[in-house]
Amino acid sequence: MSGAKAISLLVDRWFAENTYHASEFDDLQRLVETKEKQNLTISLALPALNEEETVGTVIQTIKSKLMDEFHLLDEIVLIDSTSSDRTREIARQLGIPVYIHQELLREYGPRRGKGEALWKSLLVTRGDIVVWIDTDIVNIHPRFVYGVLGPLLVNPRLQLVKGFYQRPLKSEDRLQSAAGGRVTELTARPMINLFYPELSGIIQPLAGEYGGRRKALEQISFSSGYGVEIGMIIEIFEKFGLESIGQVDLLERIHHNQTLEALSKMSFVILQAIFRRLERRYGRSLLEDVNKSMKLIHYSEPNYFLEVEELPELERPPMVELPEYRAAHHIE
Ligand SMILES: O=c1ccn([C@@H]2O[C@H](COP(=O)(O)OP(=O)(O)O)[C@@H](O)[C@H]2O)c(=O)[nH]1
Ligand SMILES: O=C(O)[C@@H](COP(=O)(O)O)O[C@H]1O[C@H](CO)[C@@H](O)[C@H](O)[C@H]1O
Repeated sequence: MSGAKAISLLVDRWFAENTYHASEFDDLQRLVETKEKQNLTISLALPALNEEETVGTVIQTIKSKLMDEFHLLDEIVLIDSTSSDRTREIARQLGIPVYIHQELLREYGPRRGKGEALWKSLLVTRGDIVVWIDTDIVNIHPRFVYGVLGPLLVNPRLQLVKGFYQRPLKSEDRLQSAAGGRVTELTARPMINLFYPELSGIIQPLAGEYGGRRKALEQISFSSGYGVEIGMIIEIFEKFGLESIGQVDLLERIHHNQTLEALSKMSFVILQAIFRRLERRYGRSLLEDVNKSMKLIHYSEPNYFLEVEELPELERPPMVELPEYRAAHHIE
Protein backbone atom coordinates (compact mmCIF):
# COMPACT_ATOMS: atom_id res chain seq x y z
CA MET A 1 0.00 0.00 0.00
CA SER A 2 1.33 3.49 -0.85
CA GLY A 3 2.10 5.93 1.96
CA ALA A 4 -0.68 8.26 0.81
CA LYS A 5 -3.23 5.45 0.77
CA ALA A 6 -2.17 4.34 4.27
CA ILE A 7 -2.59 7.90 5.59
CA SER A 8 -5.98 8.21 3.90
CA LEU A 9 -7.17 5.02 5.62
CA LEU A 10 -5.75 6.21 8.94
CA VAL A 11 -7.69 9.47 8.59
CA ASP A 12 -10.91 7.62 7.72
CA ARG A 13 -10.53 5.51 10.84
CA TRP A 14 -9.69 8.52 12.99
CA PHE A 15 -12.72 10.34 11.62
CA ALA A 16 -15.06 7.44 12.39
CA GLU A 17 -13.73 6.90 15.90
CA ASN A 18 -13.04 10.45 17.11
CA THR A 19 -15.95 12.50 15.82
CA TYR A 20 -18.64 13.24 18.40
CA HIS A 21 -21.92 15.13 18.49
CA ALA A 22 -22.87 17.69 21.15
CA SER A 23 -26.22 15.95 21.64
CA GLU A 24 -24.38 12.95 23.12
CA PHE A 25 -23.56 15.15 26.11
CA ASP A 26 -26.72 17.11 26.75
CA ASP A 27 -27.51 15.20 29.95
CA LEU A 28 -25.68 17.79 32.03
CA GLN A 29 -26.23 16.08 35.38
CA ARG A 30 -24.51 12.98 34.02
CA LEU A 31 -21.66 15.08 32.66
CA VAL A 32 -21.15 16.72 36.06
CA GLU A 33 -21.05 13.27 37.71
CA THR A 34 -18.46 12.09 35.15
CA LYS A 35 -16.36 15.14 35.96
CA GLU A 36 -16.67 14.67 39.73
CA LYS A 37 -15.76 10.98 39.57
CA GLN A 38 -12.45 11.96 38.00
CA ASN A 39 -11.90 14.78 40.45
CA LEU A 40 -11.27 17.23 37.61
CA THR A 41 -11.59 21.00 37.55
CA ILE A 42 -12.60 22.95 34.46
CA SER A 43 -11.87 26.53 33.36
CA LEU A 44 -13.49 28.50 30.58
CA ALA A 45 -11.42 31.39 29.21
CA LEU A 46 -13.05 33.91 26.90
CA PRO A 47 -10.79 35.90 24.56
CA ALA A 48 -12.22 39.27 23.61
CA LEU A 49 -11.38 42.34 21.62
CA ASN A 50 -14.18 44.88 21.35
CA GLU A 51 -17.07 42.44 21.66
CA GLU A 52 -19.54 44.63 23.61
CA GLU A 53 -22.41 43.54 21.36
CA THR A 54 -22.13 39.83 22.12
CA VAL A 55 -19.94 39.26 25.19
CA GLY A 56 -22.71 39.84 27.76
CA THR A 57 -25.05 37.28 26.26
CA VAL A 58 -22.19 34.80 25.85
CA ILE A 59 -21.25 35.09 29.54
CA GLN A 60 -24.84 35.01 30.82
CA THR A 61 -25.86 32.03 28.70
CA ILE A 62 -22.88 29.92 29.69
CA LYS A 63 -22.63 30.99 33.33
CA SER A 64 -26.29 30.50 34.21
CA LYS A 65 -26.46 27.00 32.73
CA LEU A 66 -23.00 25.55 33.27
CA MET A 67 -21.91 27.21 36.50
CA ASP A 68 -25.01 28.24 38.45
CA GLU A 69 -27.51 25.51 37.48
CA PHE A 70 -25.04 22.67 36.81
CA HIS A 71 -21.60 22.81 38.38
CA LEU A 72 -19.68 21.89 35.25
CA LEU A 73 -17.39 24.91 35.14
CA ASP A 74 -15.24 25.87 38.10
CA GLU A 75 -14.32 29.27 36.70
CA ILE A 76 -14.99 31.61 33.80
CA VAL A 77 -12.51 34.39 33.02
CA LEU A 78 -12.37 37.06 30.35
CA ILE A 79 -9.00 37.67 28.69
CA ASP A 80 -9.22 41.03 27.05
CA SER A 81 -6.93 42.37 24.32
CA THR A 82 -7.21 46.01 25.51
CA SER A 83 -10.70 46.59 24.16
CA SER A 84 -11.68 50.20 23.68
CA ASP A 85 -15.42 49.56 24.05
CA ARG A 86 -17.49 48.34 27.05
CA THR A 87 -16.36 44.68 26.85
CA ARG A 88 -14.47 44.61 30.18
CA GLU A 89 -17.12 46.60 32.02
CA ILE A 90 -19.87 44.20 30.87
CA ALA A 91 -17.88 41.15 31.98
CA ARG A 92 -17.11 42.69 35.40
CA GLN A 93 -20.75 43.56 35.92
CA LEU A 94 -21.58 39.90 35.35
CA GLY A 95 -19.12 38.91 38.06
CA ILE A 96 -16.40 37.51 35.81
CA PRO A 97 -12.69 38.07 36.59
CA VAL A 98 -11.21 40.21 33.84
CA TYR A 99 -7.57 40.33 32.71
CA ILE A 100 -5.90 42.43 30.04
CA HIS A 101 -3.36 40.12 28.49
CA GLN A 102 -0.87 42.91 27.74
CA GLU A 103 -0.69 43.52 31.52
CA LEU A 104 0.22 39.93 32.35
CA LEU A 105 3.83 38.68 32.22
CA ARG A 106 4.95 42.20 31.32
CA GLU A 107 8.61 41.21 31.51
CA TYR A 108 8.15 39.19 28.31
CA GLY A 109 6.96 42.26 26.43
CA PRO A 110 3.36 42.97 25.48
CA ARG A 111 2.14 41.85 22.06
CA ARG A 112 -1.10 42.04 20.14
CA GLY A 113 -3.16 39.05 19.19
CA LYS A 114 -5.62 36.35 20.05
CA GLY A 115 -2.87 33.77 20.58
CA GLU A 116 -1.40 35.95 23.33
CA ALA A 117 -4.76 35.95 25.09
CA LEU A 118 -5.01 32.16 24.96
CA TRP A 119 -1.40 31.58 26.01
CA LYS A 120 -1.72 33.89 29.02
CA SER A 121 -5.08 32.40 29.95
CA LEU A 122 -3.14 29.29 30.95
CA LEU A 123 -1.33 31.39 33.57
CA VAL A 124 -4.42 32.88 35.20
CA THR A 125 -6.75 29.87 35.15
CA ARG A 126 -6.54 26.82 37.37
CA GLY A 127 -8.57 24.04 35.72
CA ASP A 128 -7.23 20.62 34.71
CA ILE A 129 -9.20 21.16 31.53
CA VAL A 130 -9.23 24.53 29.76
CA VAL A 131 -11.93 25.46 27.24
CA TRP A 132 -11.94 28.51 24.97
CA ILE A 133 -14.83 29.91 22.98
CA ASP A 134 -14.92 33.06 20.89
CA THR A 135 -16.97 35.93 22.28
CA ASP A 136 -18.40 37.06 18.95
CA ILE A 137 -20.78 34.09 18.65
CA VAL A 138 -24.21 35.41 17.74
CA ASN A 139 -26.19 32.18 18.27
CA ILE A 140 -24.58 31.30 21.61
CA HIS A 141 -25.83 28.13 23.36
CA PRO A 142 -24.36 26.07 26.24
CA ARG A 143 -23.58 23.25 23.76
CA PHE A 144 -20.57 25.27 22.54
CA VAL A 145 -18.99 24.48 25.91
CA TYR A 146 -20.50 21.17 27.05
CA GLY A 147 -20.09 19.76 23.53
CA VAL A 148 -16.34 20.35 23.71
CA LEU A 149 -16.12 19.08 27.29
CA GLY A 150 -18.08 15.86 26.70
CA PRO A 151 -15.43 13.96 24.71
CA LEU A 152 -12.65 15.11 27.08
CA LEU A 153 -14.62 13.87 30.07
CA VAL A 154 -15.52 10.46 28.64
CA ASN A 155 -12.28 9.69 26.82
CA PRO A 156 -9.04 10.05 28.81
CA ARG A 157 -7.00 9.45 25.64
CA LEU A 158 -8.07 12.81 24.19
CA GLN A 159 -5.85 15.83 24.84
CA LEU A 160 -7.56 18.32 22.51
CA VAL A 161 -11.15 18.52 21.23
CA LYS A 162 -12.07 20.90 18.41
CA GLY A 163 -15.58 22.07 17.68
CA PHE A 164 -16.99 22.04 14.16
CA TYR A 165 -20.21 23.33 12.68
CA GLN A 166 -22.10 24.60 9.68
CA ARG A 167 -20.97 28.13 8.94
CA PRO A 168 -23.27 30.55 7.19
CA LEU A 169 -21.79 33.76 5.82
CA LYS A 170 -23.58 37.04 6.39
CA SER A 171 -23.53 39.41 3.43
CA GLU A 172 -25.59 42.57 3.66
CA ASP A 173 -28.47 41.29 5.78
CA ARG A 174 -28.67 37.86 4.18
CA LEU A 175 -27.30 34.60 5.61
CA GLN A 176 -25.75 32.40 2.92
CA SER A 177 -25.65 28.81 4.16
CA ALA A 178 -22.30 26.96 4.25
CA ALA A 179 -20.40 29.86 2.62
CA GLY A 180 -18.38 30.75 5.72
CA GLY A 181 -14.93 29.63 6.77
CA ARG A 182 -13.09 31.32 3.93
CA VAL A 183 -9.61 31.10 5.46
CA THR A 184 -10.34 27.54 6.56
CA GLU A 185 -11.18 26.38 3.05
CA LEU A 186 -8.74 28.50 1.04
CA THR A 187 -5.65 28.41 3.27
CA ALA A 188 -5.81 26.13 6.29
CA ARG A 189 -7.26 22.93 4.82
CA PRO A 190 -5.21 23.02 1.59
CA MET A 191 -2.02 23.49 3.62
CA ILE A 192 -2.99 20.73 6.05
CA ASN A 193 -3.61 18.35 3.18
CA LEU A 194 -0.24 19.24 1.68
CA PHE A 195 1.94 19.03 4.75
CA TYR A 196 -0.07 17.35 7.51
CA PRO A 197 -2.46 14.96 5.71
CA GLU A 198 -2.98 13.04 8.96
CA LEU A 199 -4.96 16.10 10.16
CA SER A 200 -7.11 16.34 7.04
CA GLY A 201 -10.20 14.90 8.75
CA ILE A 202 -10.46 17.90 11.09
CA ILE A 203 -13.50 19.76 9.81
CA GLN A 204 -12.83 23.17 11.38
CA PRO A 205 -9.11 23.40 12.18
CA LEU A 206 -9.44 27.13 12.91
CA ALA A 207 -12.52 26.86 15.11
CA GLY A 208 -12.35 29.15 18.11
CA GLU A 209 -14.38 26.71 20.22
CA TYR A 210 -12.17 23.98 21.66
CA GLY A 211 -10.55 22.68 24.80
CA GLY A 212 -7.77 20.52 26.09
CA ARG A 213 -5.97 19.14 29.09
CA ARG A 214 -3.71 21.61 30.83
CA LYS A 215 -0.92 19.03 31.08
CA ALA A 216 -0.79 18.95 27.25
CA LEU A 217 -1.50 22.63 26.56
CA GLU A 218 1.25 23.84 28.86
CA GLN A 219 3.81 21.81 26.87
CA ILE A 220 3.27 23.40 23.45
CA SER A 221 4.34 26.73 21.99
CA PHE A 222 1.66 29.26 21.08
CA SER A 223 1.57 31.49 18.01
CA SER A 224 0.69 34.99 19.16
CA GLY A 225 -1.96 35.91 16.60
CA TYR A 226 -4.52 34.07 14.49
CA GLY A 227 -1.93 31.32 13.87
CA VAL A 228 -2.70 30.00 17.36
CA GLU A 229 -5.30 27.42 16.35
CA ILE A 230 -3.42 25.84 13.46
CA GLY A 231 -0.17 25.85 15.45
CA MET A 232 -1.88 24.14 18.36
CA ILE A 233 -3.33 21.23 16.38
CA ILE A 234 0.00 20.63 14.64
CA GLU A 235 1.91 20.64 17.94
CA ILE A 236 -0.59 18.43 19.77
CA PHE A 237 -0.47 16.03 16.83
CA GLU A 238 3.33 15.94 16.79
CA LYS A 239 3.66 15.57 20.56
CA PHE A 240 0.73 13.31 21.44
CA GLY A 241 -0.36 11.73 18.15
CA LEU A 242 -3.49 11.84 16.04
CA GLU A 243 -5.40 9.68 18.51
CA SER A 244 -5.12 12.46 21.10
CA ILE A 245 -7.32 14.77 19.00
CA GLY A 246 -11.12 14.62 18.81
CA GLN A 247 -13.77 16.79 17.20
CA VAL A 248 -17.39 17.50 18.05
CA ASP A 249 -20.36 18.65 16.00
CA LEU A 250 -21.73 21.87 17.53
CA LEU A 251 -24.44 22.24 14.83
CA GLU A 252 -24.34 25.77 13.45
CA ARG A 253 -22.30 28.79 14.45
CA ILE A 254 -22.96 32.34 13.39
CA HIS A 255 -20.33 34.96 14.15
CA HIS A 256 -19.35 38.40 12.97
CA ASN A 257 -17.71 37.91 9.61
CA GLN A 258 -14.60 39.96 9.00
CA THR A 259 -13.79 41.71 5.72
CA LEU A 260 -11.88 39.95 2.97
CA GLU A 261 -8.89 42.18 3.66
CA ALA A 262 -8.85 41.17 7.34
CA LEU A 263 -9.02 37.51 6.31
CA SER A 264 -6.18 37.98 3.83
CA LYS A 265 -4.05 39.16 6.76
CA MET A 266 -5.29 36.21 8.81
CA SER A 267 -4.13 33.84 6.06
CA PHE A 268 -0.74 35.55 5.95
CA VAL A 269 -0.08 34.87 9.65
CA ILE A 270 -1.56 31.37 9.55
CA LEU A 271 0.87 30.49 6.75
CA GLN A 272 3.74 31.76 8.91
CA ALA A 273 2.55 29.62 11.84
CA ILE A 274 2.57 26.54 9.58
CA PHE A 275 6.01 27.34 8.12
CA ARG A 276 7.34 27.82 11.65
CA ARG A 277 6.36 24.22 12.46
CA LEU A 278 7.74 22.99 9.12
CA GLU A 279 11.07 24.65 9.97
CA ARG A 280 11.28 22.41 13.00
CA ARG A 281 10.26 19.32 11.08
CA TYR A 282 12.86 19.87 8.35
CA GLY A 283 15.49 21.39 10.64
CA ARG A 284 16.16 24.42 8.45
CA SER A 285 15.11 28.02 8.30
CA LEU A 286 12.23 28.90 6.00
CA LEU A 287 11.09 32.20 7.46
CA GLU A 288 14.22 33.97 8.63
CA ASP A 289 14.91 35.94 5.45
CA VAL A 290 11.43 36.24 3.96
CA ASN A 291 9.27 39.33 3.88
CA LYS A 292 6.82 39.52 6.78
CA SER A 293 4.97 42.64 5.71
CA MET A 294 1.94 42.70 3.50
CA LYS A 295 0.99 45.17 0.80
CA LEU A 296 -2.68 45.94 1.21
CA ILE A 297 -4.41 47.10 -1.94
CA HIS A 298 -7.15 49.67 -1.48
CA TYR A 299 -9.57 51.13 -3.97
CA SER A 300 -11.18 54.48 -3.65
CA GLU A 301 -12.90 55.37 -6.87
CA PRO A 302 -11.28 55.99 -9.29
CA ASN A 303 -7.88 55.10 -7.80
CA TYR A 304 -6.06 52.13 -6.37
CA PHE A 305 -3.50 52.79 -3.68
CA LEU A 306 -1.09 50.69 -1.65
CA GLU A 307 -0.46 50.49 2.07
CA VAL A 308 2.04 48.30 3.84
CA GLU A 309 1.53 46.54 7.18
CA GLU A 310 4.06 44.60 9.21
CA LEU A 311 2.52 41.22 10.07
CA PRO A 312 5.10 38.92 11.62
CA GLU A 313 3.48 35.97 13.42
CA LEU A 314 5.53 35.62 16.59
CA GLU A 315 5.59 32.68 18.96
CA ARG A 316 5.67 32.02 22.69
CA PRO A 317 7.41 29.08 24.36
CA PRO A 318 5.52 26.33 26.18
CA MET A 319 3.99 27.90 29.30
CA VAL A 320 5.49 25.21 31.52
CA GLU A 321 8.97 26.59 30.75
CA LEU A 322 8.18 29.92 32.46
CA PRO A 323 9.26 30.21 36.11
CA GLU A 324 6.26 32.50 36.75
CA TYR A 325 3.88 29.80 35.56
CA ARG A 326 5.64 27.06 37.50
CA ALA A 327 5.45 29.12 40.68
CA ALA A 328 1.77 30.03 40.18
CA HIS A 329 0.86 26.41 39.47
CA HIS A 330 3.12 24.85 42.12
CA ILE A 331 5.24 22.88 39.67
CA GLU A 332 8.58 21.79 41.13
O1 LIG B 1 -6.38 40.42 19.26
C1 LIG B 1 -7.41 39.74 19.36
C2 LIG B 1 -8.23 39.43 18.25
C3 LIG B 1 -9.37 38.68 18.44
N1 LIG B 1 -9.71 38.25 19.68
C4 LIG B 1 -10.94 37.44 19.89
O2 LIG B 1 -10.79 36.22 19.19
C5 LIG B 1 -12.05 35.76 18.75
C6 LIG B 1 -12.07 35.52 17.25
O3 LIG B 1 -11.55 36.65 16.56
P1 LIG B 1 -12.30 37.50 15.46
O4 LIG B 1 -13.71 37.74 15.89
O5 LIG B 1 -11.46 38.68 15.14
O6 LIG B 1 -12.31 36.60 14.21
P2 LIG B 1 -13.54 36.19 13.34
O7 LIG B 1 -14.33 35.29 14.26
O8 LIG B 1 -14.27 37.46 13.05
O9 LIG B 1 -12.98 35.55 12.13
C7 LIG B 1 -13.08 36.81 19.18
O10 LIG B 1 -13.65 36.42 20.41
C8 LIG B 1 -12.22 38.05 19.36
O11 LIG B 1 -12.77 38.98 20.28
C9 LIG B 1 -8.91 38.52 20.76
O12 LIG B 1 -9.20 38.10 21.89
N2 LIG B 1 -7.78 39.27 20.58
O1 LIG C 1 -12.35 30.07 9.12
C1 LIG C 1 -12.27 31.19 8.59
O2 LIG C 1 -12.11 31.33 7.40
C2 LIG C 1 -12.36 32.46 9.45
C3 LIG C 1 -13.36 33.43 8.86
O3 LIG C 1 -14.60 32.82 8.72
P1 LIG C 1 -15.76 33.43 7.76
O4 LIG C 1 -15.30 33.27 6.33
O5 LIG C 1 -15.95 34.86 8.14
O6 LIG C 1 -16.95 32.57 8.07
O7 LIG C 1 -12.75 32.13 10.77
C4 LIG C 1 -11.71 31.58 11.59
O8 LIG C 1 -11.10 32.54 12.37
C5 LIG C 1 -11.91 33.14 13.37
C6 LIG C 1 -11.05 34.05 14.20
O9 LIG C 1 -10.14 33.36 14.97
C7 LIG C 1 -12.60 32.10 14.26
O10 LIG C 1 -13.55 32.75 15.03
C8 LIG C 1 -13.23 31.03 13.46
O11 LIG C 1 -13.68 30.01 14.32
C9 LIG C 1 -12.24 30.50 12.48
O12 LIG C 1 -12.79 29.46 11.68
